[in-house]
Amino acid sequence: MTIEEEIRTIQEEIDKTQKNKATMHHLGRLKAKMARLKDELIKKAMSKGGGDGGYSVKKSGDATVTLVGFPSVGKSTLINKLTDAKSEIGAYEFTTLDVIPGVMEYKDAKIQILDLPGLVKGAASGKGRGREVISVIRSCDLILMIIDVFNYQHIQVLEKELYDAGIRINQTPPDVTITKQIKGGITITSTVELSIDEETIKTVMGEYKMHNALINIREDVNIDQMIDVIRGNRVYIPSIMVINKIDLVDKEQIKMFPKDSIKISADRELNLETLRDVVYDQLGFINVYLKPQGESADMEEPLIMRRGCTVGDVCDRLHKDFRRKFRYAKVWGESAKHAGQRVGIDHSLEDQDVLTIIIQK
Ligand SMILES: Nc1nc2c(ncn2[C@@H]2O[C@H](COP(=O)(O)OP(=O)(O)OP(=O)(O)O)[C@@H](O)[C@H]2O)c(=O)[nH]1
Ligand SMILES: [K+]
Ligand SMILES: [Mg+2]
Repeated sequence: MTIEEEIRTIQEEIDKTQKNKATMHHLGRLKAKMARLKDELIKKAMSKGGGDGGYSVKKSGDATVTLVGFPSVGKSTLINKLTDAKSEIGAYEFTTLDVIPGVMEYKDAKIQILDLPGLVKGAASGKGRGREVISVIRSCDLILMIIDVFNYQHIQVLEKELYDAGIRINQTPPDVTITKQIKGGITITSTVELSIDEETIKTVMGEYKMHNALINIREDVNIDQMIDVIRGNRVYIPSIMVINKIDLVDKEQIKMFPKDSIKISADRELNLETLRDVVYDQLGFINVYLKPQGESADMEEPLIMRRGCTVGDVCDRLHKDFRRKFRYAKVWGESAKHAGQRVGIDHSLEDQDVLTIIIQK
């Protein structure tokens, strides 16, 4: 049996298994097997890709947004309207074959947008230049899923391809930690009541040959989330659904799309201001002011950072050696317990904080 056939067989078995307490254990094992096979498929696809490998995209700006969608949904038309890019537009599929970067300057932020080749079914296992495209998506801060107004059903295919490539959209990482041990078997502690049982968790761990570990669970997770934690190579990225080409349908039809999707026409420039706003808000920018030691803070030019960022993230932004040379920092503002509090590299910053970083000379 090929890997694809094995996956299909397991999928069939999962589909025909009723989901209840008695089958949970069995399902857990099937799903773990499945996740392992898919990983193998991805590995194979990547090795087949050979030497020249992925796209080289240089990150720039305060955040990076990717345009993800089927061929000809209007990704290139959109990037040309939102940024300074001049990406080729065509009425035929796969007009865009490379990653085309552009910068959208909005309010005080510089947002990098990447136009990508179209994604199709099978992308996660290497179809088209699927793997290369997906590796670019994996490292972005926000995904815009571009959907053609006449092909809403594509959303399911896109979501599945991203899922299979280990990308979790609009999910937070499960609040579970696994610490490998040398011996002692599997010990599970949980601060909440769990809907999956310990046996199932142990079976899934066994599929990955993990027989000794401490598992600390602080959230009621399902089997799929548990597998995600065990695999460890998942990325969690927010996503916004964008319905394009609304100039081709009437108002009543536009109402059929999900409330939280943004309905636009890239070509006719309808609703692009709303889209810019939503992208900006979703990226959650904050301002951090730097104050050199013994001087006053530069309140003119804040650093544009993202919500939840740490002192370490600011170090990385300033200089590649700053994290290594970091001694301590002082912080004033919302995140400080008192003015000028001395903090470490993992301290989380808030909007409008003032920061002094002390490094080794
Ligand atoms: N009516 C209408 N047509 C549009 C709109 N946006 C894009 N198009 C057309 O859709 C076709 C495809 O546009 P592209 O921007 O090349 O689409 P793409 O997603 O970049 O396509 P690939 O690079 O091939 O994946 C072109 O003929 C565009 O003129 C829109 O808002 N309304
Ligand atoms: K096209
Ligand atoms: Mg294109």
